[in-house]
Amino acid sequence: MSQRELWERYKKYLCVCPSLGFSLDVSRMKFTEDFLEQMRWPMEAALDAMEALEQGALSNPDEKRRVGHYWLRAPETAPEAEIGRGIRDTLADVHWFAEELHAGRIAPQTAERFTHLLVIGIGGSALGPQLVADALGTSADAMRIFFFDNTDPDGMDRVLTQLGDKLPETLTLVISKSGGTKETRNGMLEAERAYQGRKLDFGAHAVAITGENSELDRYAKKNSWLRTFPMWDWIGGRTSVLSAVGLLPARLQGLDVDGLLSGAREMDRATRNRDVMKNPAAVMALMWHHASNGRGAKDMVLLPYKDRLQLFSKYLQQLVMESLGKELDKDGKVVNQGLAVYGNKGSTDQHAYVQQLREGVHNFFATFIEVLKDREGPSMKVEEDTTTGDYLVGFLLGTRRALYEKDRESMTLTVPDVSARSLGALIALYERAVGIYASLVNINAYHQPGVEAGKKAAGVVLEIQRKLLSHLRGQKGQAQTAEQLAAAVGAADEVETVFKVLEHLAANPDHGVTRAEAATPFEARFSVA
Ligand SMILES: O=P(O)(O)OC[C@H]1O[C@](O)(CO)[C@@H](O)[C@@H]1O
Repeated sequence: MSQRELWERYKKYLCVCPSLGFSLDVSRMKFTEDFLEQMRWPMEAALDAMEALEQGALSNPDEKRRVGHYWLRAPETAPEAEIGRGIRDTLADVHWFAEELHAGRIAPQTAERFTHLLVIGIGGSALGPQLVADALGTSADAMRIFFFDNTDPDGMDRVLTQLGDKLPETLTLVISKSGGTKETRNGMLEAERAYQGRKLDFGAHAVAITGENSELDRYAKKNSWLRTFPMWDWIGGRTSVLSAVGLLPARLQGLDVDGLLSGAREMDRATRNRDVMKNPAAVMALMWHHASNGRGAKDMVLLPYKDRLQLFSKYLQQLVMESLGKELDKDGKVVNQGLAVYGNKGSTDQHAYVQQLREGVHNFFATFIEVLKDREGPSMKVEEDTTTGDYLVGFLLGTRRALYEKDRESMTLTVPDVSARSLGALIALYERAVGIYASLVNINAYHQPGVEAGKKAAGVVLEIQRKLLSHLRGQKGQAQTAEQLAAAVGAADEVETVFKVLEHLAANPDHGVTRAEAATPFEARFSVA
């Protein structure tokens, strides 16, 4: 298509939300009118399903749960008054708690004010807060924010070192919907020990966000933590950023949580539009379907041309892949659905993997995110009549054109700035696009049965480790090979696991396991002195 024809296609299909200064351009996606016609009734059904979801249907049938993240920014739409009240009260509590804390009326044990924030969580209980903090944070924030989002001991040491002397002024926020996630529990215990190491009462510096009566909830109450905020059953982790999970850390940081909510609310309004080509979430879901043949045949590459949106692709990776990556459809048929998401930021990626995008394996479609506002205030000229921001736009448009020339499809989202309102709108847009797409391909977007398998298997590994240690301690000084040890603990078939566990044990000082080298790694002998 010539540049002139593309301009006409751009004008024909541009989907705009004037109140948000937002637009979605799908002119470089090569769908046809026939495709739109073919998708008309499936889309009608998907929008019906979304309406039912918002009205409180059990849209997560496997877990028999309602799906309520849209109510968070419009509590009046919640199906029961009590739910709406809970949302409003929690938001008021978030504001109150942050004000008290900022004013020093809620103060740490030995310092005047809380100045730092350590958030402990994983998956949906970390990614949203991380995205918001990175996208909107500035050096003038009310509190500096840090994260434990893994059970990596060195990762936690790194963060604790950065906190250094500020630990007595640090509020720790432990976030877990289930309240039983091991990575988060481990992070909490490590943080607790760090406070104790400074003779500080952890509870006086800790707040939980969790489901009622979860393990974490009980632990927080038993140890007199400062507060607990609710995480409701009808909110999924990956759509929890506009609940207390994302709002509390953001508000503590001093960010505009009302702006986040209003942007999401406005986008929700736009994405309820039954006029499909004017509904950006519906258009986006259609484009995913078109590009990936409704089967995840192509990956989604996200290219936000803004450093502040760098974590957006990481955030969307969970939102999209945990929602859409499913073995079975709603009728129990094996479909192995999904959409792989990756990306970082432009123009940096131009110097990394864009080479492959243009010339290599043709297995993706791109989403460019354009941000109109360059920075606060004016920019210097790096060349005649050209700023650094002009270059950024130039690279976006240039890369988009270069991909198009090679038949690579792309769509472009444009937002006015990276404000709380724009970020709230982007989050809401993708939440609904995921829900609509899931309906189009007949899967449940709101459960995650696949992640349990890995957790269970990890439990088996740790059980084998406990048996090995108990055996080695009972046979002090006797060095044995992995095969001998596997047989001794009744795990002969699990010898590879035994070998891997022994290698790790011997590499660390914690359990007193040593390794005597042999001719091959597999003949190495392990013992406890
Ligand atoms: O908030 P929780 O219950 O600790 O769960 C954390 C994450 O773990 C998952 O359940 C996957 O294991 C995600 O869906 C969730 O966001």
